[in-house]
Amino acid sequence: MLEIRNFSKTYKKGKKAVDNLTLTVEAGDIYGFIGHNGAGKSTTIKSVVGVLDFEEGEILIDGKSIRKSPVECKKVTAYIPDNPDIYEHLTGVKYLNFIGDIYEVPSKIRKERIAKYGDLLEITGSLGDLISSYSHGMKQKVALISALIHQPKLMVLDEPFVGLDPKASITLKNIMHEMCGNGSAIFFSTHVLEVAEKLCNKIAIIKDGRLIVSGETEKLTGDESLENLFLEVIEDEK
Ligand SMILES: Nc1ncnc2c1ncn2[C@@H]1O[C@H](COP(=O)(O)OP(=O)(O)OP(=O)(O)O)[C@@H](O)[C@H]1O
Repeated sequence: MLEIRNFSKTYKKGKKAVDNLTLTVEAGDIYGFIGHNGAGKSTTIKSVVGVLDFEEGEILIDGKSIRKSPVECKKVTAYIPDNPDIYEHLTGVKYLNFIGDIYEVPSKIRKERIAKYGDLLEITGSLGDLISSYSHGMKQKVALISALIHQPKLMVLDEPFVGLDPKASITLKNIMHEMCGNGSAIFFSTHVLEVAEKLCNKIAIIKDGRLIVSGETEKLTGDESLENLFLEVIEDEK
């Protein structure tokens, strides 16, 4: 569903933020992307979803290049950034309908999904209010519903659990399982290793822009915790 091949990114006037990264996220995967601050996670994620341009390597979504066929790729992808700066002057429900229009989600299905995910995330009662009045977590919930409204084949999230209350975190994990059970793929960055260990069937660890390990979580961790594995591989690479 997502293939990142020999991807490198250098910012203008900067060092190489990501260096020759290759990884594959398959349908049904919940894939965790782990690394220290400044490791290159957001750079990779923004390039995957077509927000950042890049010169080296190739990124394919559902077999299509994000550079050559950005619209086709974006039609099947949802992206939830770490800071959901969504239209402040709209109400939650107007924003969700706006996204529903863009993705051409029929009105009946749209209403059902807004009701389902609004209730699950306990935000239905506030959807008539202006987004400018929302807390960070409430904006995140609306951003999540806007992703779920069009049932993306690939959902990409940057630090999705930061700012969500415990119940919403559990709901999000359940939604992720449900999506992947229906054949979608999820790729997300996180610093919370306990969450990655329990939730992700696959993980990748990146350090200073380079991939250190990747693969099935259980095979990589063995009898250890992901925390121990992370510390070991980070130390080994010094
Ligand atoms: N717009 C930018 N211009 C120049 N350098 C940048 C820019 N954005 C990120 N970088 C650099 O690229 C490297 C990777 O940053 P990135 O934001 O991808 O890391 P990250 O793994 O997402 O970090 P964090 O966990 O702190 O969010 C860092 O060295 C950072 O300073």
